[in-house]
Amino acid sequence: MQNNREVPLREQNIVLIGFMGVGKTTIGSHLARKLYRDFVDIDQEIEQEYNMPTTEIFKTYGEQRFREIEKEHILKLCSNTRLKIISVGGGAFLQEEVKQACLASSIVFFLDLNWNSWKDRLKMLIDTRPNLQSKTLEEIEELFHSRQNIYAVNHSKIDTDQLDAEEVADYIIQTLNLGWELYEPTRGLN
Ligand SMILES: Nc1ncnc2c1ncn2[C@@H]1O[C@H](COP(=O)(O)OP(=O)(O)OP(=O)(O)O)[C@@H](O)[C@H]1O
Ligand SMILES: O=C(O)C1=C[C@@H](O)[C@@H](O)[C@H](O)C1
Ligand SMILES: [Mg+2]
Repeated sequence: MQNNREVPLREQNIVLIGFMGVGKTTIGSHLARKLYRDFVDIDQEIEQEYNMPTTEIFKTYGEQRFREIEKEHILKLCSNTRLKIISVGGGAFLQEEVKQACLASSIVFFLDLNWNSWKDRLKMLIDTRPNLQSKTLEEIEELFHSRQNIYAVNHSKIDTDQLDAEEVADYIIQTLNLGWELYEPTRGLN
């Protein structure tokens, strides 16, 4: 858990990555509450800016435009902010510039989930995730596996299979505390 930005490790933004539906938004909001930090969900920010759901943004402006806006939002946060918990969209790390900016400026947690657990969530996700629509289950599985390589470089990977969202947030906090103490130890009381 080490990166190269000037901002002290304890103040760096925390970025959550992983495939659609692994829990970035849910876990991110628990994490923000527990750490008394602001939570930023990039998909929600873009939806607010366009005043329409992601599915409509994809239909009206296309995925390419969505990716450009997504990149703008993330790069701005990486260069101008600290102490935020940021949930980025499942496809954000497809853009190398986004990936490099997050890795250089923030602590990046990859939320991992195996395919068998993930596919039980598909029904909850399909209406709001355009990149899952008009695909067979086999095609979604292929997308799931092909996306894993964009998440492979991270500062910490969390296996979320056996944990509920709150437990994952607690696990991330434990990991952070270990890393912070290791790289930026607090002084003893005397
Ligand atoms: N650890 C967990 N255990 C069980 N269910 C979970 C867990 N984390 C999230 N969920 C559920 O999975 C669904 C998807 O979660 P969420 O919207 O947080 O995913 P996401 O990673 O933000 O997806 P996207 O990238 O598409 O925005 C929600 O209904 C949420 O309640
Ligand atoms: O993985 C993806 O391609 C996406 C994930 C969502 O978070 C949204 O950013 C959008 O639906 C695209
Ligand atoms: Mg989300």
